[in-house]
Amino acid sequence: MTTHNRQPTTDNPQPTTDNPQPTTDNQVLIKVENLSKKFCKDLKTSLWYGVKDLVSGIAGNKAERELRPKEFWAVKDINFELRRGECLGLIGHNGAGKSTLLKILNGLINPDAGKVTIRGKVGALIELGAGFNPILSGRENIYNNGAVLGFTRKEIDAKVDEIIAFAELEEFIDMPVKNYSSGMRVRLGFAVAAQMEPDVLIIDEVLAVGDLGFVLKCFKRIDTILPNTAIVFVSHNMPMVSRICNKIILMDRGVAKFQGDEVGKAIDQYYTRFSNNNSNVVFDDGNLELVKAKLLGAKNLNNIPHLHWGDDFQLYLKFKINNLQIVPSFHVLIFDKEQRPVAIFDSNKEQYLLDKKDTYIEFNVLHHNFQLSKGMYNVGLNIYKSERRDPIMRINDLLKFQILHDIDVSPPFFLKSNFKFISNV
Ligand SMILES: Nc1ncnc2c1ncn2[C@@H]1O[C@H](COP(=O)(O)OP(=O)(O)OP(=O)(O)O)[C@@H](O)[C@H]1O
Repeated sequence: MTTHNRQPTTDNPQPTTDNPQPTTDNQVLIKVENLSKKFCKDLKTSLWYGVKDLVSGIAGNKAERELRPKEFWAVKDINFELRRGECLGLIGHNGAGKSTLLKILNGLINPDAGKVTIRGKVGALIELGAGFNPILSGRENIYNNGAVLGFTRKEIDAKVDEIIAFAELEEFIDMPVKNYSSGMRVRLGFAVAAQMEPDVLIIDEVLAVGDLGFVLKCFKRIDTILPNTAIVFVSHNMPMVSRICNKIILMDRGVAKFQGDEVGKAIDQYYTRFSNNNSNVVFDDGNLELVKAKLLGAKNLNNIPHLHWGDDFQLYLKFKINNLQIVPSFHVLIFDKEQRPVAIFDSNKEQYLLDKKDTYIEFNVLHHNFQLSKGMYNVGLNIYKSERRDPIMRINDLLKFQILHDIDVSPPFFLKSNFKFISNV
């Protein structure tokens, strides 16, 4: 955990001062201009470039903006500004450059080009255990980190009990941090970073290590401090991102592929990257054969059926019967982009006898005025001999479909409802 008021520039990417300045309310607290950082894929070559740069007096290859063999941009031309009350979500696939960008913001690594200006006190929770001295106790580490954040001993004294209580580490606070579990370290790290009320808070994926109770507590705390803080939040947890972020950057191989305040749109693009079109038969006892599955009334775009919000959902299913005497029990499930089930359609409980001559059965699953919010969904199918017993077939990703709507929202349902003004008493 570090704090600094740094202004690394293209010419001299170094922190300029360690004294946090008082900030005004509407001031930009984080300003990032054309920030770039490159790495080398091969350690030997990287060391060789380092020696060459040192000899020529050009630390970090500043004169050469081009990549040398085996180098790549981990972060390329990133620009943004953040004020108090704004929370920027940094999302993207593994290796997209999110943590590298955070580490530059926190002064852990220097950029190769560009400028970062941060005003005020910076609290950061970046790498698990980073900033802690493992041989010191939790309490001693609170004082160390508080001092690094720019607080006086008196100010830390006033906060220390709150921090320990928030981290729920009363029993273990005098134990060396090296004996803490990973969850305990995150608790302590977040408690120090957030309870000291920093102007800027930088949080990496580490929160994922905490148990659900603590994560919920952290988000409650973030809600409390957000009006007075600028937050940068890296996560792969899109529901969390959509809950707390009001600005977003979708990173892809170091560059900002999407940037702005349309958080839902960025999340949609993020999910699109991971969608595949392969249906997956998990179980099949051979009694039935799926012949056709089709969304009726849907328009096909890029091989994906599209429905508009509020359309009827009509799924047509046709099976060939190999060996069944009664119509089985069908369960159609709809999953959202996070693979959370959002709806289930169960077939009727009545059991119809099958005429031996029947070689095919067809079904229509119909739901009027389907109000799923915009985005991609997939359909799964479970078939049992009777009410959820004796499985016959289970298919994941039977088909995908996309709901179209003008408004991006993250909850799965966007319901049409009447807000009626009652009175102003
Ligand atoms: N010290 C380093 N030396 C060389 N390459 C590095 C170094 N640190 C990071 N990289 C590379 O930079 C790229 C971006 O890594 P980074 O950790 O920023 O990704 P990320 O978006 O945070 O990924 P994840 O979601 O997996 O945490 C990756 O290709 C990674 O291998």
